[in-house]
Amino acid sequence: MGCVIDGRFTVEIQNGVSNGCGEVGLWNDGGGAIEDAVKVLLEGLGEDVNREGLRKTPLRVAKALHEGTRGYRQKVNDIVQGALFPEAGLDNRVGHAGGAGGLVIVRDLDLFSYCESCLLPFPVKCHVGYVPSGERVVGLSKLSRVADVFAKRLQEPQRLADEVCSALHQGIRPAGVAIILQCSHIHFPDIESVFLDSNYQGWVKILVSSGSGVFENKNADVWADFFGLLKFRGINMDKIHFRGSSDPCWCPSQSSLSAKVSSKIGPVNPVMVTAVASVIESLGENPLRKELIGTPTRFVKWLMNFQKSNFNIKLNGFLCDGIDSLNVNEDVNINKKITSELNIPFWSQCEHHLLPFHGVVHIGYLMSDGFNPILKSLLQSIVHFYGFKLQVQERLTRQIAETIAPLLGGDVIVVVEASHTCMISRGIEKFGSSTATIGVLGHFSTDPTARASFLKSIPYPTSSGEQ
Ligand SMILES: Nc1nc2c(ncn2[C@@H]2O[C@H](COP(=O)(O)OP(=O)(O)OP(=O)(O)O)[C@@H](O)[C@H]2O)c(=O)[nH]1
Ligand SMILES: [Zn+2]
Repeated sequence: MGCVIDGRFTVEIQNGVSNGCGEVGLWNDGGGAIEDAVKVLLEGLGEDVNREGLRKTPLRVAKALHEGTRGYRQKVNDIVQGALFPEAGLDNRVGHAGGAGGLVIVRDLDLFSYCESCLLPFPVKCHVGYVPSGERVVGLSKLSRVADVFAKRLQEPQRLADEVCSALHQGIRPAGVAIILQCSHIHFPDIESVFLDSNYQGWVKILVSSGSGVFENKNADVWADFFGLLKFRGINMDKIHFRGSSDPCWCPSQSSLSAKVSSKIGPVNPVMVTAVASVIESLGENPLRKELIGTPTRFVKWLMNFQKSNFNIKLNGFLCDGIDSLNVNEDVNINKKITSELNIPFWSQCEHHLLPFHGVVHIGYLMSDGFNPILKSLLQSIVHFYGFKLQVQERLTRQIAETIAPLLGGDVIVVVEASHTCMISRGIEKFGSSTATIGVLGHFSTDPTARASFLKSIPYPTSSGEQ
């Protein structure tokens, strides 16, 4: 099982970093071109690029993509060469340890990469193992730094594992290197698929591996040692893709459901597709690289989920036969109890970075005895109407509360819990962080006991998109 890359890699080790087709790629100040392209995309979504919240978005997106693909501009050699330390080993007739033969593993390295098929960031939990040789060990942090060089590019999991494996093998010259990556890709939702597959999970997960030297053979004993030290990390060895096994269709944007549903979106705006191709080029990648050919179209299809749309048109399936004729009891004296709809999944797109934030919405309202709860699918439709927009979480929470309040007698509480890709994959890079916002109207705004009672009913841990 090899992980040698077709020579392309040698160029990266010695002379800088190839930009996917062999030459050294440098950031050619593509920031301005990316800002222009983002303005085209925002206009294609029907947005006003000068409105509050969007004015700096082109610059923020250019910065985020520049940060997110810094790997093209980094040299692996510089990282490893300065951190190889002499370390006595054992005579290998006696045993293995130290700088000769004792397995070394660094586990649970949280990285973020960009999916080359759809340009969405995806989280990677990386586990690196190597067997030292030549009585030399590498600085532990460099294993993560090298992995990050290849993660901070347009990637797909198996190639990422192979490139990290190959770079470490060439840099450290050990007896062998092993890489395990646990990757999660946001589900490629759209308003149809949210209903098509009501119990789908928010994440598409994949486990990939790569090995060199003594790890070349996936049945080698040393893999068993490696897995023996990885237990309890949720790694099901039977599900690991070894290089050469069937390359899974990793990105949901390439799945059949997405193709079926996106055919309903109709043809994508060619000007927006050209703009995304120019972004890829500005990042130093080759838009004609075969894995990137369809990427601009797939990214635009994702973005079109968040175009400005008309409330009535989007909800007309509900407006005509229900929304205004709900039995809402005006009589405030009848005994009311808190009714909840919890864990309604939603996806949205942060308007500051054009990056997804997603999670769950919990809705509570007071309902009189004898009345039926509102249709969950109506609440779901209202949540998705406001979710599938360029948003900020506070506004989303307010809009949902304001829309459902008149339907439910005015006493509502809305809680939104979400993971913000822009806070996890870039900038502060706070893996595992999540944001909760609350909107209250009517009785819930004056009665802390009612609020506490509803908040207590929210299950924990909430499925706020955590992996
Ligand atoms: N209040 C709020 N802020 C958000 C939301 N989504 C993203 N943001 C924030 O938008 C802000 C944009 O700040 P800027 O300083 O203009 O952009 P930036 O340099 O990318 O900021 P950093 O993320 O801190 O690197 C950041 O602090 C984001 O965390 C949201 O839903 N609500
Ligand atoms: Zn993807």
